[in-house]
Amino acid sequence: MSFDRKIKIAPSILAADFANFGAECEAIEAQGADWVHVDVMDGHFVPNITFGPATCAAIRPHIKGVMDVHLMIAPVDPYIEGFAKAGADVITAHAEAGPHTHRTLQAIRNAGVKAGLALNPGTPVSEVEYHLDMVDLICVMTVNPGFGGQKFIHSQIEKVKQLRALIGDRPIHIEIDGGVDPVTAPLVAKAGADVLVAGSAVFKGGSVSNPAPYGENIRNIRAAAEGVWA
Ligand SMILES: O=C(CO)[C@H](O)[C@H](O)COP(=O)(O)O
Ligand SMILES: [Fe+2]
Repeated sequence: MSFDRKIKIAPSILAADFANFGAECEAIEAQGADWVHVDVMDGHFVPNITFGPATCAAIRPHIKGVMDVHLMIAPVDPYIEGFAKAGADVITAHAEAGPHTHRTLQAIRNAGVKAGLALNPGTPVSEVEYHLDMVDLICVMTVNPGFGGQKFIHSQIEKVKQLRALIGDRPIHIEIDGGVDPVTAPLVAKAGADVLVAGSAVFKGGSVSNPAPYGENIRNIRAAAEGVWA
């Protein structure tokens, strides 16, 4: 997985057909997705439950590119190896999931996986200041984690700007997660984000048997984000 700052669209399969993950992953990649974003929720750290490492391992053969695993679980450390073995390319843990964030990031990298750190909307940028040498990606949550289809929280744009300034030239991705669509994508791209997670806005109007809307939705989000630099 090489580093670049081009806009990457990462559809969240939280908005896919849960009975058909394999085919959904193949469909979104065929329609132009750069990464596949996989939301793991435990009903404890967040008020919703999705799935675990076995499901990630099952969908892995259906993803050619990057499998981006977003862990909304606490504790997180006991499960890192399982998600690494399931084939994750990126594992993102939450700064709010426990007191030993540095240890968690070490464990992710020791498992041979790129390390991500997610910040809830109420968590300040200073939380990542002493982790910059330990992270490959910082995920700014632009909704409260737990559910797809929520409204984008605009106060997070300023956080992205602060992060961009803090990161400087370091090879760290800034990922945005929650409420990304063609209207909000340019706002975060302009502020300095490069990975845009989008669930509802990618999957709306399409299905495995009618995947063309996925492609149109992905192209619209990408064009809106890239248009900022035109
Ligand atoms: O982590 C998440 C929620 O906790 C999801 O990745 C996110 O909500 C994507 O869904 P949408 O684009 O519909 O907001
Ligand atoms: Fe997510």
